[in-house]
Amino acid sequence: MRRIEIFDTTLRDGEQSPGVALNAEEKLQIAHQLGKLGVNVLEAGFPIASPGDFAGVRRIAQEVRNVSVAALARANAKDIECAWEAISEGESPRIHTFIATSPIHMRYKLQKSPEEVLEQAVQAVRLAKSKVSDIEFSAEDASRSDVDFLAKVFSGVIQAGATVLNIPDTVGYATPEEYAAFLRAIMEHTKGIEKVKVSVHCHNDLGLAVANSLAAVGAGVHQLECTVNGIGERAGNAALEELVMALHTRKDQFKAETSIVTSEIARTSQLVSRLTGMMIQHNKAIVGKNAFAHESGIHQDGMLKDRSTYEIMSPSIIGVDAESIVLGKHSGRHAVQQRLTDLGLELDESRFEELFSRFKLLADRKREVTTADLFSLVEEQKEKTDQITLDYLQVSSGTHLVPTATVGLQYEGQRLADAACGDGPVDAAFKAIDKVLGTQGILSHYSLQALDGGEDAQGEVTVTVRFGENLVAGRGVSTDIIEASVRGYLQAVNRAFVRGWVKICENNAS
Ligand SMILES: CC(=O)SCCNC(=O)CCNC(=O)[C@H](O)C(C)(C)COP(=O)(O)OP(=O)(O)OC[C@H]1O[C@@H](n2cnc3c(N)ncnc32)[C@H](O)[C@@H]1OP(=O)(O)O
Ligand SMILES: CC(C)C(=O)C(=O)O
Ligand SMILES: [Mg+2]
Repeated sequence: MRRIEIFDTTLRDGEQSPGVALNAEEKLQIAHQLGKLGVNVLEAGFPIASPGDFAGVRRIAQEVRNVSVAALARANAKDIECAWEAISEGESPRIHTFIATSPIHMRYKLQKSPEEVLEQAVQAVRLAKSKVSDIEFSAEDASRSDVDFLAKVFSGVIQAGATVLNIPDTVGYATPEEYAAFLRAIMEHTKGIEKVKVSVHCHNDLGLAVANSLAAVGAGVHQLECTVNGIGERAGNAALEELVMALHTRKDQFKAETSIVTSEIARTSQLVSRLTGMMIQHNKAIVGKNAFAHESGIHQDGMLKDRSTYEIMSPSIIGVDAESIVLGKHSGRHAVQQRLTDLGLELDESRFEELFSRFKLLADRKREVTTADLFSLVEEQKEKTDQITLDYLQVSSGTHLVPTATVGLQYEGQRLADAACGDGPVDAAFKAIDKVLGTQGILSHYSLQALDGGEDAQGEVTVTVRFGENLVAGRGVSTDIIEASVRGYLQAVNRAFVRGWVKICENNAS
């Protein structure tokens, strides 16, 4: 097995994501976590960019141990002096200097001839080498550079003291086979290449950053540059977690390993997302919310029989022990039954069938049926002894409308209905129930809360209603909070009815 080094640039290229600006404290927090994750090199920032970045890089170099801390510098004396000042107290500092080598960049951006660029690269590496031994040189836009010219630049900087040569696909233009061939050609033509480490740094403009980096492993490179969650300039960089897990899961193909502590991946990903404010898309490989979630009945059935049917890695390997089976409208009986058993809720066949049909109705109304929802479905079943049940509910309310509700109930096989106005739609619905049944409940307590998190959470209403001298409580749950309120009120009425505290007058039978 070959050992591939992981050079993390979350705090430098990752921070170049539009809209992201980390302060020194936040950078330090991420750097400590990257240390725990086991990255080999941590690029802490670009010290010349701002006093804040300088301070962040300096604190990281001072405080984060057991990892090499790198700082970026353009190929000029001012940047290199500044980078060195920031990392000089590090345990194992690396100056990372760069200059573009493609015809487009040299001509339009740098406005320099290839000879001038070659000279500037060599001078920069020489100056950096006078400060510290570990020097990385990057040829920006390498993948659009001329092979012979690039090999000449690399041969020159190796002679000047570079220890790592980085061959970036700066604009994410390369394709895997072409990139691997390009890297092989560079390695073949660069004098002294056997003395240094070769690195790649791939951008994701065509969604190929990870594929190109893995192709580079095949071509024999030693170091992969990447960022947590794939953040970075434009479409971002190769995602650390995807590279590491691809190498780990397909060792048979790549025959290479990293020093990454995979069980720290999820924690690192969440920290980076929280501090940068860059949300992780749900279907993002490895760290997305859905990466280990199985929603379809056939998949869930397969998973329950043997996880290897649909899972190529265990979520625990990246430090996640989330429930991997998501119950929703595509779930089947096996998965629902299994979750109930896991929750200690054993139902006989007929109760299960009845619950399963209500589960499907609920799943049609919300994306995910959670554990709290399942408990609530089971509880509702216990209340099936209710004599008065909700048939339908219709409410109209708004800023310029008098809130009105029409409620239809079932009682002893009869359908009863009436309408009422109220202070609000809930009040109107409660009054309509009283009108239908001839009861006179006085609401003494009402509370509404989400059953669990998420924008599609069900509303849970608890009420306490006074009927004469007696107080009785009720609870209702629904994705519609007015319906939840009505169900809560009706439960209270049913309880009062069973105890003989109210009498029903069936004036409104239809
Ligand atoms: C591919 C990459 O990700 S490279 C890293 C990109 N990251 C950043 O740029 C983030 C931080 N950058 C900054 O804060 C600023 O751009 C600074 C502080 C670096 C420079 O700011 P300024 O001095 O105002 O220059 P500005 O950014 O406008 O222009 C860049 C200058 O650097 C030159 N330059 C660009 N790359 C290099 C290089 N590798 N080596 C030497 N000079 C370079 C450009 O030709 C231009 O020079 P000019 O002013 O003579 O035309
Ligand atoms: C500075 C270099 C390595 C870079 O970020 C790039 O080329 O994309
Ligand atoms: Mg980059």
